Amino acid sequence: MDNDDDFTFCKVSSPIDQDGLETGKLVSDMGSITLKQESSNAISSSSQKNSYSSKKQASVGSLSYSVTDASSSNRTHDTVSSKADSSPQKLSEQKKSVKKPTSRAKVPFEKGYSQMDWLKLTRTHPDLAGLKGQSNRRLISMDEVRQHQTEGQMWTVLKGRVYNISPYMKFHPGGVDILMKAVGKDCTSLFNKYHAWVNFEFLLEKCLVGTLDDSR
Ligand code: HEM
Repeated sequence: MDNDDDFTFCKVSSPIDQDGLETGKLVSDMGSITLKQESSNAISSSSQKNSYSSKKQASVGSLSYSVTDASSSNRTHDTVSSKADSSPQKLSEQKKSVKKPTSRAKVPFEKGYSQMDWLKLTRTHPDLAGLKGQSNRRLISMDEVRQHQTEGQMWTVLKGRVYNISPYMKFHPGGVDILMKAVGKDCTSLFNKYHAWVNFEFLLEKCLVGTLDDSR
């Protein structure tokens, strides 16, 4: 231990310090003191206590140290923790009060029925709408929409447009059963209720049969 660099190391790791405390005990004490330091050992002004100071002074026996709270910078952004007590009991109460998001009702797709598969089909199928040469620019009455509820011809109205959603059924991420509710009806409000953000114009482009004639 004649090396200068080792001197500090020797002092710190000495088994007994000036107060007669064992270093091993000191180390374990420091853990508990870190938790208690706000009420007992921390030297902080009352204003610091209220404003989550990031650095605090404390001492154990003859050792003095500063406690740096790395999470304090985030606390100002976190409205829950900035107001709340950080005791374990309060923390568990906070966890209980955080609402779980409602589970999503997405249905796992069958092999060959992913959104990518749908896009491929729309690019390759010659007549997804089942128009058989008819124009998709004609006006269609609600009565006519109601009449198309059979396999291969399942019509629905979405934002003023009439689509044959029969080929899309098995590709619908929400499942076939729920999409059946749209058949023969105007499904605009249901569609908006579940996913107003979905780009149906793009997805159902090739399923367009016509425009709803709402004058009749
Ligand atoms: C007719 C045109 C429709 C199209 C093109 C369509 C398309 C889609 C798409 C792309 C998704 C996935 C959304 C996402 O991942 O964020 C989806 C999910 C879903 N759709 Fe539809 N949908 C249609 C109609 C409907 C209707 C009428 C209903 C209800 C009656 C419905 C109920 C659902 C549900 C429950 C989901 C799962 C919700 C979720 O992801 O949390 N969809 N649909």
